[in-house]
Amino acid sequence: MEKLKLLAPAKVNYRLDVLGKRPDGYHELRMVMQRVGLCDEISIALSGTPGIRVTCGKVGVPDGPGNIAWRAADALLKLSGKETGIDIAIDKRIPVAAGLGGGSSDAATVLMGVNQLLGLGLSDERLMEIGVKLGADVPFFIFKKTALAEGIGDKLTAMESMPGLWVVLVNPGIHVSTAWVYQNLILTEKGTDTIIRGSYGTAAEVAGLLSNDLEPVTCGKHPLLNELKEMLLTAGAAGSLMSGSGATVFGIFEDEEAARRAAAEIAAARGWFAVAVPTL
Ligand SMILES: C[C@](O)(CO)[C@H](O)COP(=O)(O)OP(=O)(O)OC[C@H]1O[C@@H](n2ccc(N)nc2=O)[C@H](O)[C@@H]1O
Ligand SMILES: Nc1ncnc2c1ncn2[C@@H]1O[C@H](COP(=O)(O)OP(=O)(O)OP(=O)(O)O)[C@@H](O)[C@H]1O
Repeated sequence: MEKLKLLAPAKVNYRLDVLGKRPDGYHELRMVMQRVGLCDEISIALSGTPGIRVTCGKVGVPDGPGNIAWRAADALLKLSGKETGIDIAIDKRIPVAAGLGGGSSDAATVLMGVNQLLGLGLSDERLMEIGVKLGADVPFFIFKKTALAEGIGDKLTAMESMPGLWVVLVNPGIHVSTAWVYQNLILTEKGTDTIIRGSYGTAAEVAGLLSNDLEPVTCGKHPLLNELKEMLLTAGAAGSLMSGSGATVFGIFEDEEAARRAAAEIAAARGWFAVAVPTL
């Protein structure tokens, strides 16, 4: 039986503006989302034994139907009407509940992989419609380009031009519930007149874009994250920010060596998860 091995990358949010709350509880957003080269490895194989099996073996990530990758495979299998079985193994490299979109990326990768393996021929637009029902971040990972994301995060426009940068991701092992962060956000009447351009040329220009309305909520509960942002700046980052709902904090660098040095220093000093990865 045919088998695929795929990489599911993480993301960071260069910008996350919350514009308002919708009647269904979701928030209207304006974000700039960037994929980075820290990836889960996913194997997907068709099997003669009906049913979907997902194994991950990472603490905090459920096997079976509790896994968003299982739900992604289930959605496509039901739509296809086929009787085949699907075996999915996830080698989890992306920190969990960390604001890096790991679960959403796994789901997007499984949608694309199962579409291919079952020969369904569904367009990316159709996969994004299916994906948004699994999680607001899923369509972005099917889009596969640095994006301005609006609506609940699913209305995507490609950025015209973005610099290739090095991103240092630091996660102090704090798990954050995205739902909790949105529930505890205090919406303020703030101007939304900051113009987000289609093109940015340097790390310094991207640093001017960095802002995240969810930061005060997560950093209020975990003040250590402010210290982490400072450490990244001291280590030479052009800018630093919390990603998504946190708790991962990232710094942007133009220079690979400087990024690798910063990650090694922070990992050695505090024993935290710290890696330097390129933007994709
Ligand atoms: C924080 C981000 O990662 C930024 O990219 C996303 O906004 C969250 O994306 P996600 O984890 O894929 O989101 P979902 O799994 O759909 O929702 C998780 C929780 O976040 C809340 N949520 C999510 C997206 C959004 N635009 N408004 C929200 O209020 C939902 O009410 C839900 O309680
Ligand atoms: N494949 C998966 N990978 C990671 N977490 C998963 C997966 N499937 C289910 N989960 C559950 O989803 C929760 C959120 O995980 P995830 O790593 O996607 O959060 P996140 O990185 O904060 O996402 P986001 O940036 O979209 O808010 C975890 O607590 C975990 O139990």
